[in-house]
Amino acid sequence: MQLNVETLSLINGCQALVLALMLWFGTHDASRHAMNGLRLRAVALLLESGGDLMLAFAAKMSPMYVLLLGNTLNLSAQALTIVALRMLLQRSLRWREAILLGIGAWAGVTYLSVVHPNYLWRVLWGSFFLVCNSSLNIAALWGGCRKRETRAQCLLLWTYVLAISLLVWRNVWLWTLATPPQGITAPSQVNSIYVLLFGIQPLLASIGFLLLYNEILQRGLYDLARIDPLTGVSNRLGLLEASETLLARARRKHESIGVLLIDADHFKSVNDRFGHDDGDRVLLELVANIRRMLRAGDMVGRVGGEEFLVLSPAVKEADLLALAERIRAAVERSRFSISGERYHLTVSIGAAIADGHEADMMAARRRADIALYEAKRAGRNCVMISTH
Ligand SMILES: Nc1nc2c(ncn2[C@@H]2O[C@H](COP(=O)(O)OP(=O)(O)OP(=O)(O)O)[C@@H](O)[C@H]2O)c(=O)[nH]1
Repeated sequence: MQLNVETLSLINGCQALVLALMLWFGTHDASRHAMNGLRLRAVALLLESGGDLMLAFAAKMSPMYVLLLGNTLNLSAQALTIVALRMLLQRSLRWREAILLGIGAWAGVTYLSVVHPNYLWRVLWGSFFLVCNSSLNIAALWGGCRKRETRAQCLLLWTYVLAISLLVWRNVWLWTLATPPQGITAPSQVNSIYVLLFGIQPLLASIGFLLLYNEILQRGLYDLARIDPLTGVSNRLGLLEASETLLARARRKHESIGVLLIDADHFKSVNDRFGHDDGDRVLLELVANIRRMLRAGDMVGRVGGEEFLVLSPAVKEADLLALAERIRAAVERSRFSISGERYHLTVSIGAAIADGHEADMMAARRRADIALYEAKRAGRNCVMISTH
């Protein structure tokens, strides 16, 4: 069956137009960077659609006009896609590289059409720059693709690998033909197959972009459910899930987990004296102090108003006490700056050890709670460990 390049281009152009409208109108303001990335991709599809439609009606226009304007539209679409993808992935945008690639491709293609016309070299030149575009996208996706939690990045990466394969295949075919076609609209099998397959790429890439957008929104919801909005540390649910993971590992490795319950002393007086907003700022500084003292692998979460829980895997009692003492002393040393005044905050800490045999962290948490109560009764600003 002989496929006609003009008809295929008309289908591709309409498809890109519909995809552009879907991406633009189907997104809402849930995550600004993700939405901007998707909308920029929609603009790229619109330009791509313009390039395809020009090719579809090439017979009715001046060939030079089709070549120069069509390439401008397609190369601008490629450049915008590079930036749109990086916007979604929250990477540096690389506008400069994207624009330089577009200009390089356009200048070469124009030279090889106007000054020194040579179709095969023109295709080779354009393909080289398209391979560079796709490689930039692959580089942006590479790291994420190796993480298990994002399949969308893998799917997109494979779309660009296929695009590169198609470009290589087209050039090899053209260069090995005895009488290669002298333009993309010239009737030939290589042109038809190339236009057909290249037209599928925007569809696959747009599905990848949408999946990525979906993953970003899901990740946002996941974090929202597990992260305390004021302090940025885990909330109760985040702590519960982390403690289950830590306990399973402790069981496998026959290790124990240290639990610290840290409570700010007389925090009510901070609020009463300076107001709730300044009280919030003190809580942020307190968390920063705790975090600075933790080892890699330790985690901190907020269990209540001014109460924080630290989980420290693979520690013995002496190490846990040393960690608690470091945190207590660091907070005592800090001068919390509130409304221009220096405030002296202290914390009381209850410590307990959970071994891998415990069904969950609740018992250790209760022991740490009792130790914390004893620390408060002993006059505050001290560490107590549960002996049970
Ligand atoms: N600014 C601010 N205050 C909070 C927040 N959550 C709880 N609090 C305050 O923390 C204070 C806790 O008071 P108490 O439970 O009486 O404890 P305390 O004053 O720290 O006294 P001790 O724990 O006995 O040393 C209350 O005033 C709460 O309003 C918060 O998110 N921001």
